[in-house]
Amino acid sequence: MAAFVIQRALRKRSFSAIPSFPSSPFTSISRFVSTLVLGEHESGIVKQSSFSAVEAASRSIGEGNSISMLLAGSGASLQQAASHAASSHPSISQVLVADTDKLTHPLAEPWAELVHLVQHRGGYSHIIAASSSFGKNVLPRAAALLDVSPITDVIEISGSQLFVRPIYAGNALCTVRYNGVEPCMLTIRSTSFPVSLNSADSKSDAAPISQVDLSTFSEDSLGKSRYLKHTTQDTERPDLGSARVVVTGGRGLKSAENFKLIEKLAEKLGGAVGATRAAVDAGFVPNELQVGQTGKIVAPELYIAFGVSGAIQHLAGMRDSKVIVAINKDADAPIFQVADYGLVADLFEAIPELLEKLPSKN
Ligand SMILES: Cc1cc2nc3c(=O)[nH]c(=O)nc-3n(C[C@H](O)[C@H](O)[C@H](O)COP(=O)(O)OP(=O)(O)OC[C@H]3O[C@@H](n4cnc5c(N)ncnc54)[C@H](O)[C@@H]3O)c2cc1C
Repeated sequence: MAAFVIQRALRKRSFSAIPSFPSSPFTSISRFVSTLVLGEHESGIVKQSSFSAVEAASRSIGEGNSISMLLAGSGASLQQAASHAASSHPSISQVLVADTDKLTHPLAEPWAELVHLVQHRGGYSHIIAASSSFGKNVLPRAAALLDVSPITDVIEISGSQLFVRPIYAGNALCTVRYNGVEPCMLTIRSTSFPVSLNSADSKSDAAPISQVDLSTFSEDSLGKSRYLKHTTQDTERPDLGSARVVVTGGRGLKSAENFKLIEKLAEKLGGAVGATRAAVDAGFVPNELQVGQTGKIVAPELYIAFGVSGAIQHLAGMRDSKVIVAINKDADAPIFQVADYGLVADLFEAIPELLEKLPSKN
């Protein structure tokens, strides 16, 4: 194997936080009083990213304030998800369940109507969703119905009105003050609000589960979208967004066939597979594996990038990984500037050698 070039680059970005704002006469929210978290679930399990939204709220609310999780769908899997939510995160004080065939599939239009309806009844001070495809689809529509401006991709919350979010593909951080009326609506990056398994698993008293009255939820709420089908990856690999190890391949892999090397290595490490947009555009892998500004945001414990140049748009999706390892045959590739460990090598030699030397998973 070629020689190691070890680089420990400073990955810290420059903060341009705004230390103090003049107080605004329009400010109407003084604290997190009651928060509604939009919950996503699959096969009766609430997604970890929704618990991250709860975590974001719980770090900011004061004693005596409440967090309700809203779940929608139909049938047994919804009821299972409701029980999961009620007995998991200690900060959830109530689970609201909207059980109807109209919401069996998480389409954005009826969901936005649902949020509108629930907000009118509950008068929440804040509404939070994870910055997932679902959250990014639903929250802005619901915000439009409620006539407020949402704040997206929040990575830090300082009180009830100050929010930090990345701009310019993550090269700068912007502190935003919300001066609008209630509710303040946010999407949060789940990688910035990790939920420890212990806190998500330990709850002695389950939160109460209440049904949402849907008598005024009309056929018109369905909007123009229609559910066609749901395809899931037929793989036992962990989810890219929450995996502890991510092995990513770029254009340097050269073909879909060669990309199988990345899959084999990910399998051996028990990790998820990621890809650059160039690899996705070249048809090596489907676009749900894309990491970056226009793909998934990941922050695993270990991120290994093969044949990835390190374009700014790619870094925007992975630079917060705890340890970054880059393998590239070009010693000047920008990825080495963010890498903790770099190897200047031909990936077609490095991966087979790694596969041979790494012990098997079992
Ligand atoms: C609006 C916008 C949004 C974008 N969003 C994203 C995004 O979300 N995610 C994303 O990834 N990109 C995104 N891009 C694209 C981005 O700008 C880059 O084009 C892309 O990330 C490059 O992918 P790459 O590193 O695989 O390819 P390249 O830049 O072509 O790099 C390939 C690398 O492989 C190395 N290599 C080649 N052969 C070998 C070998 N045998 N062994 C070792 N190394 C080898 C080369 O030295 C090179 O560094 C976006 C662009 C725009 C304009």
